[in-house]
Amino acid sequence: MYLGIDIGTSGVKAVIVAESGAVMAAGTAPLGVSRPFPGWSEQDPDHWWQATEAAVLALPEDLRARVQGVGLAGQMHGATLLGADHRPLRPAILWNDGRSSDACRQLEQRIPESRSITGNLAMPGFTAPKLLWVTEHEPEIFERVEKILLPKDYVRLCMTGDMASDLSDSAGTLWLDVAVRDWSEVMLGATGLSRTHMPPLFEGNAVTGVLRHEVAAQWGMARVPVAAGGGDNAAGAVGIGVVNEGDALLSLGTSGVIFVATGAFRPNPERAVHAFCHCLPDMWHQMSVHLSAASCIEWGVKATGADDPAGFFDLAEAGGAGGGPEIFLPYLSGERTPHNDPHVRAAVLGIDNETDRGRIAAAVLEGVAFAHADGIAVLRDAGTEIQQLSVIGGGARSRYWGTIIAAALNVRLAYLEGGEVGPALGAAKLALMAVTGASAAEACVRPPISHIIEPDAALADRLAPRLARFRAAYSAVQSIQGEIRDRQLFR
Ligand SMILES: Nc1ncnc2c1ncn2[C@@H]1O[C@H](COP(=O)(O)OP(=O)(O)O)[C@@H](O)[C@H]1O
Ligand SMILES: O=C(CO)[C@@H](O)[C@H](O)COP(=O)(O)O
Repeated sequence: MYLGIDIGTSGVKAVIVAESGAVMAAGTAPLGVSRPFPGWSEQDPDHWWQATEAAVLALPEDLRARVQGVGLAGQMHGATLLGADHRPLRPAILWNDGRSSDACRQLEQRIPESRSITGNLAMPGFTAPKLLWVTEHEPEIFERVEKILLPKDYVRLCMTGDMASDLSDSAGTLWLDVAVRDWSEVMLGATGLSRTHMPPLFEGNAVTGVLRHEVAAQWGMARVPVAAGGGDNAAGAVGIGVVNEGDALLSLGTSGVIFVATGAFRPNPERAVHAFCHCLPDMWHQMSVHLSAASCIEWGVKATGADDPAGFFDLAEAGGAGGGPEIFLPYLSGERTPHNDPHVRAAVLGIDNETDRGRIAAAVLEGVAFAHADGIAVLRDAGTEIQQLSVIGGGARSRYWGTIIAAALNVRLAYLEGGEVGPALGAAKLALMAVTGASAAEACVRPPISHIIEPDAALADRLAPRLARFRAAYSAVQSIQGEIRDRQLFR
């Protein structure tokens, strides 16, 4: 048995997975996000650890006792700043935090070759620009920074006492030379840092340490090895067998992601396509990243008074996609692909006398689908073929949402067993590979397909003109929301 742990934004997921790849048990513990100023997004690293312990202890004791290895996955990009005592110096600044846009411009001015080294635009949410922000706004903190870790790697430190990271997650810092799969001294130097501030790097299927004695005793486990693991999207890809050139997935977590595995480093930064290492050796990936997917569901639950996400989906289905005049722009935290715009905010346009909760809910599902249609368009424009997406993340629980997304993107969606906890499943498979030496072909077998959604041509016809309005609405809204930049993003 192998334990996979995913430090998601909305909560920690822990799963126990058999050698066959079957999920035997799952435990979760929720996490909150703190937004002390508009545009900011932070979590207390110690809450990750407390939630990890709670999620693991929710798993059956007899299965925990049989665990032979642990793997980690987690939300990417979060800056966890540690002092000399290896304790956090401030709350972690998360992947959907928009405060560092000026720092992004400075970084690209300082290092004109930044895009070719990192394969990516400097975007707020990535780790390096956050450190430039800290240098300018919290110099007393910056002076005390000894190490910088990503979220899952802070949890690793608590679990094992070791500092280590994997290449898929580290690629999202903007400090990595992504083609070479090593830290870039140039990018580190541009933010006043050096290799000594970074943990050593491992491939995702390598062992980085073993469980600390006290942790093993508390969890009722032996002192088993811990694998490097991966950023949540790459680990999710391993979980559902997206490990060969051209395999693709759709992640519907707090963020939404279209992820395509590539056998070579294929950067395409101009329209905010992400190009990172995979968490398997000699593999990379491209992604379109949408900052608000299931977070729009959470907002929609609050805004409509639905009981919970399931109730919100029921409301949306009653409202009917493609029916009313409403258009929802899902930019609650700004957007990455294709706009790289941390300042735009969400909007509901086209409200009329007939607009009710159901029609708002339907527009929300449709708006998130349209954001992904923008993402798949830039991936396809750059020559990436995508006919099928395997779905992972909490949003994989709604088949109704899937019908809208399949039609808006003109793509087949495949739902696989264990997809809802894909990153944790992948983390467990990386642990299995690290412990047994199994190859990706042996360990990353695609789980059984539980459901397929083909694009519905009639719905696609109804959605096409609405997608055109959605795109026009972004341009209009973006042009009148400029003041947000000055008013909100900085203290
Ligand atoms: N029945 C459901 N149908 C669709 N989405 C759901 C359902 N239940 C929960 N969710 C959504 O799943 C999200 C959590 O997904 P998850 O992949 O765990 O996110 P993260 O990894 O960012 O924490 C919640 O924010 C919630 O909106
Ligand atoms: O920023 C990105 C990827 O670049 C996000 O995908 C984060 O990794 C958060 O993931 P979830 O919590 O939504 O799974």
